[in-house]
Amino acid sequence: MLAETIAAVRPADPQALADARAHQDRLTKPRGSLGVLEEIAVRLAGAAGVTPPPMPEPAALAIFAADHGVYARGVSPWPQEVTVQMVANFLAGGAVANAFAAQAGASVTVVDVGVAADLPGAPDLVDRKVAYGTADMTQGPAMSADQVLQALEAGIGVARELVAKGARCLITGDMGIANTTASAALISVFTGKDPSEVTGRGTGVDDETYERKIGVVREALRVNALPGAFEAGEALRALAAVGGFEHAAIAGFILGGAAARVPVVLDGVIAGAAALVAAALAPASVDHCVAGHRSAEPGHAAALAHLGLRPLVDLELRLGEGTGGLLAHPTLCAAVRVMHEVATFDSAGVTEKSV
Ligand SMILES: O=C(O)c1ccc[n+]([C@@H]2O[C@H](COP(=O)([O-])O)[C@@H](O)[C@H]2O)c1
Ligand SMILES: Cc1cc2nc[nH]c2cc1C
Repeated sequence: MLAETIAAVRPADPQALADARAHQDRLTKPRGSLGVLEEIAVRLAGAAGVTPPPMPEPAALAIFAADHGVYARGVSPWPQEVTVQMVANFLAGGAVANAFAAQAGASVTVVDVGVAADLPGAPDLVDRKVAYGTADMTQGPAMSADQVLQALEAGIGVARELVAKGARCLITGDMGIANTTASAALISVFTGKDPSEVTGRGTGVDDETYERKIGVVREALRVNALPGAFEAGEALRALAAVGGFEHAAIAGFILGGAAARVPVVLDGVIAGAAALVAAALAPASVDHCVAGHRSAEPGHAAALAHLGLRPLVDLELRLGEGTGGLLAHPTLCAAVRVMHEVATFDSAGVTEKSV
């Protein structure tokens, strides 16, 4: 399933890109006056292979939840059971992601890929549990090669099912106490940046914990023989060594969306780390991604710069769950609607500029 999905990911279509740029310049507005929105609409045309691109709606948010062995190293101020408690909250409709999804008209799918507890009596939960949390990445690989594949394929499967049910935009979401530590480690590996540059305060650690967290990331990279310079072709090993089940599942979700030519809106630092993995496996998958927002985590900006993606929203969010991606969705829709509905200079009889 993974190999087949990777093989199906196509880069942006050059003709659709050229047509979209030309179309933007015929619309009744000064050339370039919609700034980044023009680039985004052109990008979606290239990804879809047609101009104008389909409206990216309805949108579907998938929240991938998992726990992390590295939690034992004291890298998060929150109890680990918050992961499973928030999963219950998503299912009950009580989280910020639910409120933002209602605002954006997006469906919410909650997927257990590795929560360290059971959720009895939760019929709406998509159960793709690989294990009860990863192993501690400072003791060896967080996941086995088999587990990584299982989580990646869970993400691909969820993307396929949502597209089959009619979703025309996929939004990534995550939940997992301690997952900003794993994200920092992945981003350090894939961008070559030092752990001190890409590790952040996550849910809000104090100075002492923050210093320990950087040390933990450094230790995980050393123990797993993942120095700064990353060898191409080692993406799956790196993911297994220092990633989480939700990172693997989100990477699969991105690949699944890209293979189906349905745009994927990335949320925060966890999605950024997962997108680096997806890009290493299938470089053209980046053409199908839109950076929903820029999280306050420093590693996120590093990941987006490496991917060449510009975030649509920058509001100092650091929540996760898909909240930043959901906030970006109406802007994405507006950018594409312009391509469908705005008159051209010819059709509206508006005179073009003279010089
Ligand atoms: O999306 C982000 O950029 C983001 C930044 C900081 C924290 N989070 C969320 O907070 C949790 C991880 O934080 P931590 O401090 O336990 O590593 C996890 O559930 C994430 O969804 C998410
Ligand atoms: C309450 C809470 C909600 C979250 N949502 C995503 N990560 C989270 C972390 C905490 C602690």
